[in-house]
Amino acid sequence: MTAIRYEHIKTCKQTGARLGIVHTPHGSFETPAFMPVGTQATVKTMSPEELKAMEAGIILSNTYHLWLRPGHDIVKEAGGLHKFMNWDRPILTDSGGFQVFSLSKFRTIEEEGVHFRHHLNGSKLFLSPEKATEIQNALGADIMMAFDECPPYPATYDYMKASVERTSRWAERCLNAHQRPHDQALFGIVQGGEFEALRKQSAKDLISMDFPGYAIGGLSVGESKEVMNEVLEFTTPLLPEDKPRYLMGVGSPRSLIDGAIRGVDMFDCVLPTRIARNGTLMTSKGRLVVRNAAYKRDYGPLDENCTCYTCQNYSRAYIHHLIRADETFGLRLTSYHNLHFLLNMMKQVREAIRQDRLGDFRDEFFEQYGFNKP
Ligand SMILES: CNc1nc2c(CC[C@H]3O[C@@H](OC)[C@H](O)[C@@H]3OC)c3nc(N)[nH]c(=O)c3cc2[nH]1
Ligand SMILES: [Zn+2]
Repeated sequence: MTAIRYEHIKTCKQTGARLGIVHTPHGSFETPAFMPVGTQATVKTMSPEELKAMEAGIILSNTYHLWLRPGHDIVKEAGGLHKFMNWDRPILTDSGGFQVFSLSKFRTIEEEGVHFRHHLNGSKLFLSPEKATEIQNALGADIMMAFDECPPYPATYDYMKASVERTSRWAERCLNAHQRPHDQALFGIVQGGEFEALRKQSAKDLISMDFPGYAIGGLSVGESKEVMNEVLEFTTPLLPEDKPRYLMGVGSPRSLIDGAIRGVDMFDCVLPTRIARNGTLMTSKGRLVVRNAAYKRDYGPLDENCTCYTCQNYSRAYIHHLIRADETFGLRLTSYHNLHFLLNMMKQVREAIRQDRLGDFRDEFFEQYGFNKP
């Protein structure tokens, strides 16, 4: 019995996007879903109560970072990640593969695993499918990811083919090493870059191992929006309809909507909290940089169409002041708004699917957000 189950509710007649529910041991969440990222066991500056108030259904944490600090053994001794961070809803952890390739230098990839340097103190480290699985079993997230190589972009066909074949062998090793302490669900990660034949090979290999869910990896690594959409168009149909599909590291409002239209169920991205920390806000009229002098005497809300705690209680002038004064409360207010904005946008996406009009919603949203401006 796998720990998670995907319940398909309906498919949008206008676009092919799907409305669903993912059931996990720590509760269920509706899809398409945006998953706030809490890399170091916290969604930066937000409390679990605030995340619940904005209806976050599932959050992420990161294996690579928690392994290095505080150590997965400490999280396990503390009762696991849910207890440690006081979050009793679903959690997903990545396998750490991406951080090895994006954060550390001097790495060498071998069949056994990856040798690399600690990105802070330069000490020698080694991650393998078995090690990444052991760490995630200790953390205890409801959904864990197979250890994969997220290849550099762009990559040659030959490099990508060898990488896909190794990632498939690594996926098998993760399955064999998975102790299922709380019957955690292990997702396979489809690779293959922009090569359709390799995406097909990767999907075929992983589907033969019968994972309870599948991620689409190797995207949001510098490719254009057009390439991402093209890869999604020939990759999501390869995946089983009765399993969740997770597009890793995505993303912006546009990418979430375009991904949902192409059959993706789950998304994660650090963008909303990362840009919030330098005072950039996502609003219904496009981006707003609240630290700009223009807002010094602007006493209205960040976004007059927003119902969030920040927009109900504080003005642009006040938040402008806090950000300029480097006050931590300013980061909390901007993070709260951006997370609420994306979570609320996904609620509107799910409603548009219910009404078979996600294509119309896309056009309206892009117009209002200013995406159609030349
Ligand atoms: C940003 N673009 C992007 N991120 C990506 C991540 C990290 C997400 C993870 O990294 C942290 O955010 C950077 C989050 O903690 C997230 O956790 C799941 C990926 N992870 C794996 N294992 N394989 C991939 O192919 C992959 C591709 C990505 N593209
Ligand atoms: Zn708001």
